[in-house]
Order: sequence, then structure tokens, then C-alpha cells
Amino acid sequence: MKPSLKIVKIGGKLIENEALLNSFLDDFVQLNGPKILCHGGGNKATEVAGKLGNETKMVDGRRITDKDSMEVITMVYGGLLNKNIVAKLQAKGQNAIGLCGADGNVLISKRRPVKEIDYGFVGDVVKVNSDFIANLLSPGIVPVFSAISCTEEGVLLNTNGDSVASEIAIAMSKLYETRLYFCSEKKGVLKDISDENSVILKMDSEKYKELVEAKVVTDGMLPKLHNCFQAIDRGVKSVLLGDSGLLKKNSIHTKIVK
Ligand SMILES: Nc1ncnc2c1ncn2[C@@H]1O[C@H](COP(=O)(O)OP(=O)(O)O)[C@@H](O)[C@H]1O
Ligand SMILES: CC(=O)N[C@@H](CCC(=O)OP(=O)(O)O)C(=O)O
Repeated sequence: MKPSLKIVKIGGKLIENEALLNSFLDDFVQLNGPKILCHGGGNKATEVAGKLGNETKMVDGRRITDKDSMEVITMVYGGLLNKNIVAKLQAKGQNAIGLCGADGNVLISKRRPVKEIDYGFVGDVVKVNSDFIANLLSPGIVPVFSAISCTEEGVLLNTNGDSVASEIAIAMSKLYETRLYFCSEKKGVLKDISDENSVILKMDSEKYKELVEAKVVTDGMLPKLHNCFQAIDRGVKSVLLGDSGLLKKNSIHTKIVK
């Protein structure tokens, strides 16, 4: 039997709330066994870009990333957010190491081909260096991944944080029984975005298509759910979506089913 591995993704809205982040990290350090943390930070990047006079454009939940935005992304995701999360984990007694895709050659990507939309410096992961990650996990270190990948030519690319988490979970599934957790602002996928209590407890791909067509699922939830179904179809044992309390026992959440 394969050992178990938990991969947890936290989004930008959770990261920017100090109290929620601390409470989440307390739960995270309590998780037994090997674990990986992936983070986004889209709203911080938008805020910093705005201060520098750059307007942000998102299409279907993904950022159009020009050269200037990519500099902001590198500073905000790879620097500010990643290093602060690692520092907080150290303070809670959990040894951790912060990485972007170039570190350890861990997330190799290709630039998104230009179809109707040119996303600019945005990449899709084509290879995960799972052996390198396994080597970090074996002495009990928690790898903390920012939403940045790297091409074989050495170009850093902005990569949706949910895609990073799901690609890592898929790749690690050959060595571990993997469980993937998406912790975001909402308790899960909502039937009615204005009703926090309308959480859909179980979600299959048929329901997902229905909700996309009905425009109940929009914005960042589009790539998130796409990544959830990719993961569950490609070997990840379980995929859950919830808020900062997702790792607590008896949390209300959405479970992805085949
Ligand atoms: N049906 C839905 N249920 C829940 N959230 C939804 C739904 N449709 C759109 N969303 C939006 O998707 C967001 C989650 O995606 P995203 O902003 O990328 O999260 P994160 O940054 O935490 O990863 C929610 O905060 C919400 O605004
Ligand atoms: C290509 C692309 O869209 N990348 C995302 C990466 C950050 C992210 O995923 O942040 P959240 O988890 O906070 O949404 C972005 O720049 O917004």
C-alpha cells in the first residue's frame, strides 16, 4: 500500500486575512504525515500592480500577464507571500521550505498557446519533479509552493495556484495515495453565490457542466473546478473544497466525485 500524502492549496483571500491564515496554519501543522502547501495570492498581486499603475485583466479566472505583471508576480508570490508563510510555519514548529517552479527544477511548464486570448507570461505545467519533492518530504520538511513555474529555457511563468496544486497531487500519486484540499473564501461550491449556506456537498462532472452553463460557477471557481476534475480523473484519491476551516473535523465542504 502507498503511504498517504496531503496537498493543501490556500487562496489569496485567505492569505490576506491574518487571523484566518494563522488559524488555518495551526490546523495545517497538526495534520499527520507528509504534506505539501501550495498558495495563490492573486489579490495581493492585483493590489501591488495597482500601486505601480498597472491595471489587472483576468479572463476566465486567469491573469493576463505581461512583462511588468510577471515582475510583480515574481516579487509577490515567490517573495513576499511565500517567505511569510514559510516564516509562520517555522514559528509554529514546522520546518518548511519555499519554492517556485525553478527551485529544484520542480515545475516545468510551457507558455499557454495563443488562441483567442494571449495570456502572456502564463504557463501550463508539463512536468513535476516528483522524486525531488519526495526527497524533501522524507525528513519531514513541508514544501511550500508559490504559483510560479519555469520553462526549460529558464523563463518564469505565472501559473494558476489551483493548477499547481492539482498537477503536484497528480504527479505524486504514483508514489503516494494523495488527498487534495482547496481552502478558499467560501465553504465550497455554492448553489447561490449570495447564500453562504447553499454549499453543494457532492459534485460530479455532469453537475459541474450544468452549473457552468447556468453561470452559477464563474471567475476563479472555473479553473478551480477544472483542476479538481483533472485531479480526480488522473489518480488523486480525494478532492475537497472548503474555507479556512476545511482541515477541521466536521467541516462543511464540497466533495468532488467521479
Ligand atoms: N458557485 C460558486 N461557488 C463558490 N464560489 C464561486 C462560485 N462561482 C464563483 N465563485 C467565486 O470563486 C471564488 C474562488 O476562486 P478564487 O477567487 O480563485 O479563489 P482562491 O483565490 O481562494 O483560490 C470565490 O471567492 C467566489 O467569488
Ligand atoms: C495565471 C493565473 O491566473 N495565475 C494566478 C496565480 C495566483 C493564484 O492562483 O491566486 P489565488 O489562488 O489567490 O487565486 C494569478 O496571477 O492570479
